[in-house]
Amino acid sequence: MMDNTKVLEEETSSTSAHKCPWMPTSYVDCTDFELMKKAKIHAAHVLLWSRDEKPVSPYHYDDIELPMQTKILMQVRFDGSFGFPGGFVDELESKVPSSFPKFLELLQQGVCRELFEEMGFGRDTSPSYVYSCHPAGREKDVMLHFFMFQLTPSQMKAISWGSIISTSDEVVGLSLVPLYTMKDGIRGLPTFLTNSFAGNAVEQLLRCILKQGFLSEVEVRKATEVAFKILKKRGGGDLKFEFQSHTHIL
Ligand SMILES: O=c1[nH]cnc2c1ncn2[C@H]1C[C@H](O)[C@@H](COP(=O)(O)OP(=O)(O)O)O1
Repeated sequence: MMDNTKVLEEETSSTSAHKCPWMPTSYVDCTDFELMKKAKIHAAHVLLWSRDEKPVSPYHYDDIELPMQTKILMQVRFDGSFGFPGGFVDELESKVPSSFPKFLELLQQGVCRELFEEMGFGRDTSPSYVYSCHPAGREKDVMLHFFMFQLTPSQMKAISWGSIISTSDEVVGLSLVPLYTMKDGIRGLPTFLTNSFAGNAVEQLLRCILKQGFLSEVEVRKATEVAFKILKKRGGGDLKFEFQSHTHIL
């Protein structure tokens, strides 16, 4: 019989080095398949990215330090928050398979189906698994699983322009993530990080940026620190990167 725990450890070992230990978050990593199986609800989301051969500068500001060679796609959701394509994997609500590879396969299928529903693309893709987590103390309620998938630059272009009028009412826009910090130290990624994010999308974003080496740890850390400062100035709560949609407090 296959040792599921071992498979899971192997799947996730490459990502554990890319945690953001400095980032306060109310989500907890989960690498224990037995624990995962106990969750009532499973949601899976996917980060789509591409890399241009030549750096492309999105704006012609003189002070852009880092041109956008790598593109990461995020959605503006119906509630105004940023997130990744994906959603609940209903098949796993009734029964979770006993083997982790089979479980992963169902998550992958679920994420591809959502990708197609939301962006009219991706039914036959195989996104790679990154990591799973749950809101602190709510491991039995919900598990959030995360995948990533590299697009070719032309696929990215086609999606960015072609699916602006989304097939789904849940998505009201698409955005590329500014993977640079401008000379004032504020505009670019730090400002982007002060938006409202669904679930733990902001942490998923930063983890992937680190895992893929799109930016250095120093750059990411600096950007989060500046984002925290901006939020603090705005009176932004306890500064946890848990930017759920704020509809409940309106
Ligand atoms: O991008 C995301 N990253 C992490 N968690 C997310 C993201 N988007 C939503 N969520 C959370 C919020 C909910 O708890 C679930 C499922 O939400 P959603 O994607 O809106 O699901 P449906 O489209 O309604 O199936 O994940």
